[in-house]
Amino acid sequence: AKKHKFWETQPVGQFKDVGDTSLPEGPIEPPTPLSEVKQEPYNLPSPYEWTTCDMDSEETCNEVYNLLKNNYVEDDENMFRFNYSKEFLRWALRPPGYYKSWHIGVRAKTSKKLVAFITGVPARIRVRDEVVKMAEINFLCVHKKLRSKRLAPVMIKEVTRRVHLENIWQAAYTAGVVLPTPITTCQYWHRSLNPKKLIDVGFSRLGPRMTMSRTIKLYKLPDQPATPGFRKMELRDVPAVTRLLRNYLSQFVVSPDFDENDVEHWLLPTEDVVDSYLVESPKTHDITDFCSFYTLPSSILGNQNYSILKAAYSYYNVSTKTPLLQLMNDALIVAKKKDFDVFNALDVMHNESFLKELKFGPGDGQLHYYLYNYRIQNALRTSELGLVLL
Ligand SMILES: COc1cc([C@H]2SCC(=O)N2c2cccnc2)c(CCCN2CCN(C)CC2)cc1O
Repeated sequence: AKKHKFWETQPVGQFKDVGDTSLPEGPIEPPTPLSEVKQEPYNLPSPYEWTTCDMDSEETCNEVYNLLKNNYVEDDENMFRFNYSKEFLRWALRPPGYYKSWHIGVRAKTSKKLVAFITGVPARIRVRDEVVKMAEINFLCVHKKLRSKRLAPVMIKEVTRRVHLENIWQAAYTAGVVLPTPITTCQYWHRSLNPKKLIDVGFSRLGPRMTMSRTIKLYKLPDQPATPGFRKMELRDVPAVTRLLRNYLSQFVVSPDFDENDVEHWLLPTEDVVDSYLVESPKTHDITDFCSFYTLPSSILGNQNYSILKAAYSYYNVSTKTPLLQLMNDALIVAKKKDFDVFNALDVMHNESFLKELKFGPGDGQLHYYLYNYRIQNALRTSELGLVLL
């Protein structure tokens, strides 16, 4: 198998251990006494130094935004690159109980330029019946000009060290590449909202025997949601949405353990960051269903007519009365109304039940989910995963 020099030294499920039922589910290594956690940062190659990125600072937030805008994840054909907005980054990195020290940058000592970034945010993740305090690790980015200098392993060790200093011993993360060892592997699906633009920029191709006008008609959506009582979520809905979401997520093997503070942060609508809607029964005023999606535009690399693709990503959805198919169609309708070009979803939770029927098409590449220092006996089905990372 491919040599994973770094990951074979880490407390993660190793490929050689897959199927070994003698290894118990749960933490792989016990916590270290805090006095034994390395107190000083790991050594970087001499031209570089650590920096903590204060996302409250307009200037630093700008530096992080530009580093990611120019150097973060691209599609496999290098036609698009994620373009996380500054307000999205502030939202993603400052949830309840966050640690500034987990927003880690690397600067060139001479120019002081930000050349790499990695982050963690605290989260309570339930794995089967255990609620575990974890760090969600994200936004690992090394400037294109500094690739294969082995910076990523030392950045991962440094964020791990800072997480350990807060007495947290597990983490969750995703990657587009296979590392030891995925707890599940998901597929991206895309639903065209603006097929003409998607075809113009090369995201989609005109189907065989299809004309452009036939394609536009195929993806046309009503002007208004179909479900009576479908409305934007408001602050007063937090308690009811928390109850609804906790109940729904309890069916999955791995899912966030959201409380009202978490729901207020992660799911209350924030302009150009996250949108959430619910169904309030017109008769009983009960809140019976919920859907949400986050805003993550992509830069279009090398197209004369367009520079940005507006993408909505399915986040957390709960259906108890309204069929999930109808609820998600209403999500597509409001996303189209808000001028999104495409609506993305992973085949997690119950998403498989609506993807094909709502005209989603499979995307390129997969998303692998990982837990750090926590063994899961057997890989999960994607329908057993109730966790969406940004
Ligand atoms: C072009 O098709 C996809 C593009 C993307 C992403 S990658 C950056 C970007 O801007 N994307 C995008 C563009 C427009 C609309 N939504 C997303 C994805 C998601 C990530 C796919 N990972 C990227 C990294 N490898 C190693 C594995 C696959 C899926 C697509 O099927």
